[in-house]
Amino acid sequence: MSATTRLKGRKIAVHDMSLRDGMHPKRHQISVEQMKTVAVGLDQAGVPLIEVTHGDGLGGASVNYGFAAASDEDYLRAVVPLMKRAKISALLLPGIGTVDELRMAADCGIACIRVATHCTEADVSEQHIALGRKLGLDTVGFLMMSHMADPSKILEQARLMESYGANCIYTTDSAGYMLPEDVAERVDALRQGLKPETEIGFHGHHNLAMGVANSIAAVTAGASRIDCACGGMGAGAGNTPMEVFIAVAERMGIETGVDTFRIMDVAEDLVTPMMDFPVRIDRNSLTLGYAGTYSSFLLFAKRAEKQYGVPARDILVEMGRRKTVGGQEDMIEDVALDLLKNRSVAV
Ligand SMILES: C[C@H](O)CC(=O)C(=O)O
Ligand SMILES: [Mn+2]
Repeated sequence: MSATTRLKGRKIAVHDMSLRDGMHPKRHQISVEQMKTVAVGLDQAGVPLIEVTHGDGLGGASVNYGFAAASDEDYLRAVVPLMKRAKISALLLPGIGTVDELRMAADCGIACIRVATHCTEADVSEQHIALGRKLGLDTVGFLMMSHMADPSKILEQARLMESYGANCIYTTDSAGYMLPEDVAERVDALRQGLKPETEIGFHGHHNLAMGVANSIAAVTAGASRIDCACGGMGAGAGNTPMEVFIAVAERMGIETGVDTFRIMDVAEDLVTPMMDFPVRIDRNSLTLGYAGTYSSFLLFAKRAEKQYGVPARDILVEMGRRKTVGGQEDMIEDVALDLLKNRSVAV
């Protein structure tokens, strides 16, 4: 049976990232009004889940990650009441977001909390996942940089999150490094090894232009939630472009409930005009995928290039070589200075 035949009639939920992962290329400066306009457009197009917070999740506003145009609470209180059908989620990275921020977000009316850790550090998520469940939220464990661990390790970590109470587990290609086979192996391991009622999700980055192909591979292997960003607005070369994924899903008979033309219009009329620069595959974002480097490092590396004259691409390659992970943004400056030093020694 061909993949298209096998997927016909399969129901999945897409989760929009343009107002959370899309905060990275916007330096977290999306205004409350822009959040409201885009979220209403997504809701009207039939997107069932929309994420709203600082790019680095609840509590991300800081010197390390950058301050946002408004607080997480202001964004959530503005957007949640406008939704007719869509549910709003928030991301939380333990160590950045606190349980108090999770309670605040629940009080604002989020329906879903996604607790994200590096793919080998699920044990730090216990408190937040347990609280998410206690608050009656759709509680998701989100294993970042999943390319850095093999499928059996991803399953081991996913089982921890499931044991804490997560009802859905994501394998997350934060670097946009994975190829369809890598995604399929991880999703398959989760599908075989987790409880049948636990949902599986996939979050991709489009740095190697694999966002759509990887997401289809994930659905084929059993994922029922797929992250996409309208207009592709996300870190690096962006996330799986929502409107493209929806069009492909429709062609394959995968049921998303999203209106294909309406979502194209949201991308073209609302999200793309908001971009400070085209979110696309260029030599720097391509390097993220090629070197396995965390997509959110892109703008930090570009800033270091401006400051020290060291090419962002060289910095990103070195960050990948050192196997750095999310949260190590402060190392970008050290790497730039090391490269500068090595360059002057060589001259
Ligand atoms: C905090 C990151 O932006 C989370 C994410 O979207 C990823 O790891 O990818
Ligand atoms: Mn991401």
